[in-house]
Amino acid sequence: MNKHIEKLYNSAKKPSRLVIGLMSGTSLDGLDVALCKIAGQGSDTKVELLEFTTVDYTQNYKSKIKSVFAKRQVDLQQVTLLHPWVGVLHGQMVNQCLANWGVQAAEIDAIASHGQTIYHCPLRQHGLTEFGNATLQIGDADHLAVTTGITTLGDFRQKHIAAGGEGAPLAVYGDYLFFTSKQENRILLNMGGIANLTYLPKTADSSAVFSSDTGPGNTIMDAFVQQHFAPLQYDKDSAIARQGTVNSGLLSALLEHDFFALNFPKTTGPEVFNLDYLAAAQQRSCTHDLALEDVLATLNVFSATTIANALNNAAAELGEFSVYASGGGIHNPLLMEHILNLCPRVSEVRDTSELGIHPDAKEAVLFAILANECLVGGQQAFGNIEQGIPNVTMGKISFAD
Ligand SMILES: Nc1ncnc2c1ncn2[C@@H]1O[C@H](COP(=O)(O)OP(=O)(O)OP(=O)(O)O)[C@@H](O)[C@H]1O
Ligand SMILES: CC(=O)N[C@H]1[C@@H]2OC[C@@H](O2)[C@@H](O)[C@@H]1O[C@H](C)C(=O)O
Repeated sequence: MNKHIEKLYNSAKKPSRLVIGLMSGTSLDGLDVALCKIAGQGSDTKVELLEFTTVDYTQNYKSKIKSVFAKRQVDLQQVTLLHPWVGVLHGQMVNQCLANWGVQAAEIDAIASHGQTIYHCPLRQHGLTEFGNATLQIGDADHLAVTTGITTLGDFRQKHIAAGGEGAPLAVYGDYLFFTSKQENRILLNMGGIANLTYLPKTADSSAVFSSDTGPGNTIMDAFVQQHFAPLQYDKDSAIARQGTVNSGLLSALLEHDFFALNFPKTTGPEVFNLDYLAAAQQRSCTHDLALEDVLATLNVFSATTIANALNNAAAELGEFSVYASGGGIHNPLLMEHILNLCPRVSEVRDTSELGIHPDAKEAVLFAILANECLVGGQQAFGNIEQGIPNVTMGKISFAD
């Protein structure tokens, strides 16, 4: 037997495993690194978050990724160069984290790497019927494995698409396994660059679970701040948006996209919701001369409205539920205020720390859970293809040598 297969086999038989989850989202702020101790599998999964950190990206890293990020036209050589380069850099970041934590690479059973999405295009978005749903993540897992000496699972989204999904949201799998409660119906809301939600009924009936992107979270706000308020990267504590006034004409134009009228499940990205989208909405609403603060105030309420509409739509079909939020959007107080004001049925938005997972770590932990399922799980079926949730094992395995 190949020594790597034997090691994985032994890992899978252990009562618990150490798995490092890596998430690099659409905000391009940094690499989220979550060291998880995971016991069991399926609905018996128990996760202990031993360490968590976000390794900030350098300006050099951000500008190189931005040169190919969410763009129709790119330099293909640059994409080819970045694929291994990102894998090596993410590996070096893991090595640095392990050194800081005093943990040896040999103690880690596996790394679960999301990679960096550079383009996401479901069929509904590209409209080319000869092709299907598609998404592309770079940051090659072989390079990560060789750099760290740790078996790495990567490229999780392709199996989801191959089996009929849109490649996202994948959070639903980990949400279902880890956050389902017998006491209450739950909505897990993640507000990163793009926002998404997962509904978890207390019956744990997988046919009633659904998950969907809702539209922009921070992505357009971040892009606008980076363009007009550099070197700021985002509107810290909503300081700029609070100085502005919401423009109802621009808000209506922003809300016009067909994406918002579609039923769940649906996915999107900064390929759609970006500064060009804002410019087109300003053009249509004759608001190109609006003060920058007013634009940001409007973008803030735009994200909040689309998130609130999704929550309200979900709520219309459901009884009582509690909302647990995660992602950088929870740190944007104005966004949170707007969401609460726009959702009469939601009196409180808690964060996932109340369920034992730090809200900034949640997505990285979810990928660690997906890797655990690939190694140990698959014993209980979970999925509902009608809801865009194929019942599949995700993650490709890269050995270190
Ligand atoms: N103090 C703060 N005030 C306002 N916004 C904040 C604050 N802290 C974080 N954010 C927002 O959160 C963003 C980062 O969110 P997060 O790390 O969840 O994104 P991501 O993981 O890239 O997203 P995705 O879920 O789309 O992959 C920042 O770019 C910023 O917009
Ligand atoms: C293609 C892609 O990278 N999508 C991300 C993005 O960021 C949030 C939202 O859009 C979500 O659909 C997804 O990430 C999370 C982790 C998911 O798949 O659940």
